[in-house]
Amino acid sequence: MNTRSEAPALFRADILRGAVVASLAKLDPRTQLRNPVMFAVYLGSILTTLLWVRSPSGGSGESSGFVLGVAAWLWATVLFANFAEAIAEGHGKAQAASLRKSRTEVTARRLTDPKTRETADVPAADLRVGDLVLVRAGDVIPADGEVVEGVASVDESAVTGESAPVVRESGGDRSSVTGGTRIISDWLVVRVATLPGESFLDRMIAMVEGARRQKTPNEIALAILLAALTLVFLLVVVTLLPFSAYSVEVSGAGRPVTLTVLVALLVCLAPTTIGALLSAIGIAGMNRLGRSNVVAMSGRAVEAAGDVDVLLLDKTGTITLGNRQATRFVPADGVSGEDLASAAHLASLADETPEGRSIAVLAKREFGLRGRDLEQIGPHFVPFSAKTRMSGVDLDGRQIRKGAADAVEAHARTLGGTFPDTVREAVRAIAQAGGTPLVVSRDARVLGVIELKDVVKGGIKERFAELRRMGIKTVMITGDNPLTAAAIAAEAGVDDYLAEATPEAKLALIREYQQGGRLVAMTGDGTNDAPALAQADVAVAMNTGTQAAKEAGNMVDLDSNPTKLIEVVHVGKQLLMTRGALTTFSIANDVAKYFAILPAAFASTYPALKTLDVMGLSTPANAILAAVIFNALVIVALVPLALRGVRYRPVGAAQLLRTNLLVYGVGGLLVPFVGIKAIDLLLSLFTG
Ligand SMILES: Nc1ncnc2c1ncn2[C@@H]1O[C@H](COP(=O)(O)OP(=O)(O)OP(=O)(O)O)[C@@H](O)[C@H]1O
Ligand SMILES: [K+]
Ligand SMILES: [Mg+2]
Repeated sequence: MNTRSEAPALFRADILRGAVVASLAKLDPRTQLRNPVMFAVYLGSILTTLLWVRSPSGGSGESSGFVLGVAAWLWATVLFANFAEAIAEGHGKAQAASLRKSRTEVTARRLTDPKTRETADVPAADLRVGDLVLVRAGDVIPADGEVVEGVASVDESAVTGESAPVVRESGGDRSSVTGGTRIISDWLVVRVATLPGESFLDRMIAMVEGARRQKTPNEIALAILLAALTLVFLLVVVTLLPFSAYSVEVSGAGRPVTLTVLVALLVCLAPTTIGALLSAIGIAGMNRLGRSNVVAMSGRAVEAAGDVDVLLLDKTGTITLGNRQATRFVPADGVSGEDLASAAHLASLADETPEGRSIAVLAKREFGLRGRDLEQIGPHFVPFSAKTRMSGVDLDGRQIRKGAADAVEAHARTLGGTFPDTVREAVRAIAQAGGTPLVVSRDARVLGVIELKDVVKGGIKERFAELRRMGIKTVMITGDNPLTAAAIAAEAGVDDYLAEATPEAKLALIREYQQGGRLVAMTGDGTNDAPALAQADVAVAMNTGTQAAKEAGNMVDLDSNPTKLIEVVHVGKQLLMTRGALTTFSIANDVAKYFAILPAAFASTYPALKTLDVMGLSTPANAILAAVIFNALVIVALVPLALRGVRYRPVGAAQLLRTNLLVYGVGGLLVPFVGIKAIDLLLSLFTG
């Protein structure tokens, strides 16, 4: 069961209480200065308060109740904006608190002598990068690291909320462990990869708490635009003052506009709705992502996710389950099964990958072959690399290799050998069925094929279909041969694939898409995926993956689900759409307020403006106050939308834009007329 994916109630009592306190703390001018639009309102609140204090009885012909009313509602506007941000942060803090519970003080068994396995107990805080620690069943893993020895099942529920244990082992792509998780069986030797305080869990906590949140480029651009708009309105409003005084002098009629009215005018015209909610929208996006068990290391990545159009996935372990098991030996003509198995076994003795281990297991099961005493012969092991796509051993002057068919064929040919047709046929048959064929050779002679079986993850085809509906192309990239790739691609339902891909080829493919103006997302888990992950715009590393992959990505999926990108894209699109919708609403809203406030402010000076007063508001003072109150209340009314996000459906971008413009643009124009009129009616009840 996934404990953290459920959306918490939007307004939990404890979060609300915390947010109220935080709203007051955020009145600190240094905090206010970070948001220029709201800073203008903040200054307006101070100014009108001073005006009221200096002359409560109304020096300029205004009633003191009016000045006080404007001042009070301007303060409310500032507090509502603070509250919106605080409540979004509160949700993040609640997530962080549940993570923090899993961070306990542990004692680590540091290996003082890796040969004899001697250990010394040290506090986890004293561990350094590169230290080797021994962790046994029941122990909490003291730090993030890479498994260098052993296989164990690990309970990662502290981090993932997922109670089913996962296997962690040295070698392959499941070799990284997270500090704070617990080993439930067997043991591991772990090489420490991060300093205390900088662990994955620490970074996750900082991220969801918002401590490391930085404004994204889009957010900064929008904030600058909003600040510029506010400045323009400020200039307009400031020039109105001498203007109004001059007209009164010339015509001898009416009263010059007051400072209080000008401040109210500025606040109503400025894009305060979006200004107040902008930061909450961003934080809420990160929180939503956290609830789908994805930790984003930057807000920028979340935003980019909203615009992704290509998704690259690696095959093994991402689209397939990834523990490729050797299931069969297929010897070449004139080679005995035992001879093939024996060579394959030798070539796998030092191969710590899951593939290598499974070959040793199969050889033992089928032919009773066991670990051999090779020390006196002095073997030279050739480890597997994604570049050579082979591994093996040089032993007794003989070269034994196993690996991808084309790689072993090229290797055998350089030694003067040939590639038997029967082997070619076996390779083809295994690949066509979606398996991975590994060809075995001894010197120039090709001995046969090992079949590795892998299983496509359940339900993946439907998920790729959904990505297609969202307009995202899925491309599988794999080091495996084209036939296997084609078989798995068809079974999984990806749009395209790239086979025999080296790490450089993966990187080149991403660059190619990016040069074509596409935003590329990539999910991966292997060390050989790291360069590609670093290059991708949105890079989701599997939590089960290697440390290198997690460092290179800008998001980590705690559930290690390669199709999690669907949720990530949802959240990203929702974030962009919510921001767009509320900006549209905010600006449309402000336009409507002209009609309420301009006639009221200037009708006595410019009677022609009276024609703008379509609402028939009770008195000029009430009209202005109603506009200010409406302006403040609209922020509170939109907090739930800012936190929850507007609804996203997988339809074309153009249609979405049209619908949103209609709903939030036209809605934004109409709502103030109703709202301001209603507030004015209420006010006129009190003022008689
Ligand atoms: N331990 C190994 N020893 C020898 N050859 C191997 C070993 N593991 C894999 N291979 C061969 O090398 C190829 C490339 O491996 P690599 O890990 O780069 O890609 P992959 O796991 O097949 O695909 P993906 O990129 O989707 O993970 C494999 O398809 C296989 O033929
Ligand atoms: K406004
Ligand atoms: Mg791989």
